[in-house]
Amino acid sequence: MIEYRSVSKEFPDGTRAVDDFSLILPSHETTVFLGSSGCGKTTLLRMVNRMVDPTAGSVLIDDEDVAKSAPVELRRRIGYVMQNAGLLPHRTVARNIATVPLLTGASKAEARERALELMDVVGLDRSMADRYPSQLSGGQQQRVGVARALAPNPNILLMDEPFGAVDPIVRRELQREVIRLRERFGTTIVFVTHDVDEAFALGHRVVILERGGRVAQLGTPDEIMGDPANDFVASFIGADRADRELRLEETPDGTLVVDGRGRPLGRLDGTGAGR
Ligand SMILES: Nc1ncnc2c1ncn2[C@@H]1O[C@H](COP(=O)(O)OP(=O)(O)OP(=O)(O)O)[C@@H](O)[C@H]1O
Repeated sequence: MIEYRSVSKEFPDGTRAVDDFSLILPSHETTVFLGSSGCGKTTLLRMVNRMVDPTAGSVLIDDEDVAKSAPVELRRRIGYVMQNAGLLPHRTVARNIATVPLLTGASKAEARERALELMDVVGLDRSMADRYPSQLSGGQQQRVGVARALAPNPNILLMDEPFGAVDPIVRRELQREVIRLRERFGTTIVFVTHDVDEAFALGHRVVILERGGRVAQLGTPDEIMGDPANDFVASFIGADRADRELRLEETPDGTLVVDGRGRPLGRLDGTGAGR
């Protein structure tokens, strides 16, 4: 269980990114922070592994204040996946995944074996183990990022817009992968996104945030969709919905993916996707 207790964050330049935020995130569930740019999602997420320390209040994991743990220790036991994967370019896929096991004393052989197992878990072919990140597609790099985050067997996985840079088809595959992972390992996931569909696809509970980390609504996707708390929530979850609804169209050249307004996004073989 992760608990935010009256947490605020004011940056040195006076920006108040989070203002008196309190919330309990149950174990083994996926909680999604959803909101538009600048509402404090990333700041809240980073407080869990002390990449950001609150200026007031506290964050607790299983009733223990994270301020009592050294940041390095927290970051080794809490998985963190960010946009663009953040891989080390001069290390192979296997070495990237094995980063934490190697730091915490695994032998090279053990770490490599663990990396290969995790490649299976995230759906990457083992033949890619000795490639460098630049030799992978964006979606494959994100899978490596997820595998690396899983390497220490974390109870908690923090995911900060992890699939923001991949095309809609790969994004859906990766979302399905996240659902499989949490079912398999029971991981507590905190997921940040500004994509409404992604939030509703992944979140057991979704927290819709306004500026300053103010909670506009908290609930299951069904609760929020069925009964938006106010006009802000209604317009946020309704905005451009048609843009995001994807469907498949058969054409003489193959299967085309189009959005709700009929605009082509790409082909199912992966060519030309993305906007
Ligand atoms: N190091 C910093 N110094 C000053 N202000 C910051 C710093 N980091 C974030 N902020 C500000 O705090 C607010 C919240 O930022 P945060 O990154 O948490 O938002 P976000 O909801 O994750 O946005 P995005 O979706 O754009 O990443 C913003 O106004 C941002 O400019």
